[in-house]
Amino acid sequence: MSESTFCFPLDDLADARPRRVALIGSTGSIGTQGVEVIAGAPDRFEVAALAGGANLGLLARQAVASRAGAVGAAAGTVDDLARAIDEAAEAAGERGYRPELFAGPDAAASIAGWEGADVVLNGITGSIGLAPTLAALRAGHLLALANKESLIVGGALVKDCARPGQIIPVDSEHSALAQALRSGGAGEVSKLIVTASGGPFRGRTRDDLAAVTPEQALAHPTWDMGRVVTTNSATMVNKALEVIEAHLLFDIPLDRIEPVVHPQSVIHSMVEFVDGSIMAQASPPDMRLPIALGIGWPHRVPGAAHPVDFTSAASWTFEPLDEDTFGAIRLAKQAAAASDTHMAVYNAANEEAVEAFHERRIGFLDIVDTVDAVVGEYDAGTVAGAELTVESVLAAEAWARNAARNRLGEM
Ligand SMILES: NC(=O)C1=CN([C@@H]2O[C@H](COP(=O)(O)OP(=O)(O)OC[C@H]3O[C@@H](n4cnc5c(N)ncnc54)[C@H](OP(=O)(O)O)[C@@H]3O)[C@@H](O)[C@H]2O)C=CC1
Ligand SMILES: CC(=O)[C@@H](O)[C@H](O)COP(=O)(O)O
Ligand SMILES: [Mn+2]
Repeated sequence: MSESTFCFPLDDLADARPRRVALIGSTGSIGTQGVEVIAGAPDRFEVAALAGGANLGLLARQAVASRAGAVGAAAGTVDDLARAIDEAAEAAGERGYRPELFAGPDAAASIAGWEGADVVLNGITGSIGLAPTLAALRAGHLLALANKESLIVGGALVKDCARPGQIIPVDSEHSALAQALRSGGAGEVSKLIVTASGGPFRGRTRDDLAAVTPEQALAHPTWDMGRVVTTNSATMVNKALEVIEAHLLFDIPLDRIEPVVHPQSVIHSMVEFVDGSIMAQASPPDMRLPIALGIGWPHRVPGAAHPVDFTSAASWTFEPLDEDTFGAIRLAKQAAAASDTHMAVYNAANEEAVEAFHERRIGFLDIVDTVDAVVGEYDAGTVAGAELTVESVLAAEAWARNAARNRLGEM
C-alpha cells in the first residue's frame, strides 16, 4: 500500500496505557455519560476516582462497578459513604473493595487532585467547581472541563494555573471550536461563531416570558441536561457564559465572538478564518462525543457517538439572536470588560436567582433582571480589591450572593 501524500498530524500519538480518569460530579448528567464513555472504551480509559454530591446510592454503585481507587461525597460523612459502598458491594456480590474515601465540602477537590488520575472530568454544576478545577490543574492532571462556571469565575486565576493545553473543553460549543481550530494557526482566525439552540422560548417576546413556568423552562428542545444549565439555556445566560468561556479558552477578543441561533443543535460552533473559510463541527446533539474527545484529547474515540445520517432529509437553519428580549449576553460582555471579578458576581447572582425561580419565588424575567441589578451595584475595588486571588473571587461571590438574596427576598 502506498503512503498517503497528506500528513495526518495525530496518527502516531497513541497512549501506551489506558488513561486514568477522575470524574467530578459523577452522578450528574455529564458524570453518568462520562462513566458510560469510559465503560465503552476500556482500551482507552479506566475510572480512577469518583466524586459526587448527595446521591450516595448511585455514587456507591458507580464505585463498586468501576472499582475506583478513591471516592468522595460532598454530603454526609466518611462513615455514611463507607456504608453506602458496603451495601452496593453486597448487592453486586463484590468482596474486598476498599477505596480511599473523602467526605464533606472539600471532597471533590481532594478527588480532583488525587494522585492516581491522569485526567479529571469536571462535571460539577456551579462555581463550587472552582476548587476542583484548581486542584486538578495544580496536581498537573489534564482537565476535561464541562464545569464552565469555574473558568468564568476564576478567569485569569484559572488560566495562570494551567500549562498550555492542560484544559480541554467539554462544553459542546467549545469542543467544536477546539476541533475547528485544528484547521489553522492563531493568526489565521478571524471570528468564533458560537451556536445557540435558542432554548424553549426562541421567538417569544419579553411580554410572553413574564409568566413562563419552571416546567416550561426545563423543556429544552434538543438537549437533556441538569437543571441549572437547562434553565440557563432558556434565559441565554448559558450562551453568555459560553461567549466568555470561548474568550478565556482561545484568547479571542469578545468583539470577535458571535452567537448565532441554530435550533437543530447539530452544528456545535464554527471558526471563521481570514480567507473567508468557515470550519463547522457537526454531530447530532450527544455529549458523549465531546466527553470522549475531552478525556482522550487529542485522540478520537471510535464509536463514541452516532454521526449525522444524511440518508434522510434534514435542514440546518440559522437566525440572529434576539438580544433585546434576551439581554444576558450583552450584560456578560459588559461585566467581563469591567473587572476580573465581575463575572464571578454575574454567575453567583444568576445561581441564586435560578434557585429562587425554581422555588417559584420569582418570575422568569426576574432571573436576568436580578443579575443585571446585582452586577450594576457591584464595586470591585471595595469588595474584592485590586489583586486577583482565590480570596478576592470568593469575596466577590459572597457579596453577590448576599446582594442577590436581599433583592430576591424583597420580591
Ligand atoms: N449536561 C450537559 O449536557 C452539559 C453540561 N455542561 C456543564 O457541565 C456541568 C454539569 O452539568 P450537569 O451534568 O448537567 O449537571 P447535573 O446537575 O446533572 O449534575 C451535577 C453534579 O454535580 C454534583 N455535585 C453537586 N454538588 C457537589 C459537590 N459539592 N461536590 C461534588 N459533586 C457535587 C451532583 O451530585 P449529586 O447529584 O450526587 O448531588 C451531580 O453529580 C455544568 O457546569 C454544566 O453547565 C456543559 C455542557 C453540557
Ligand atoms: C450541550 C451543551 O453544551 C449545552 O451547553 C448546550 O449548548 C445548551 O444549549 P443552548 O444552545 O440552548 O444553550
Ligand atoms: Mn454548551
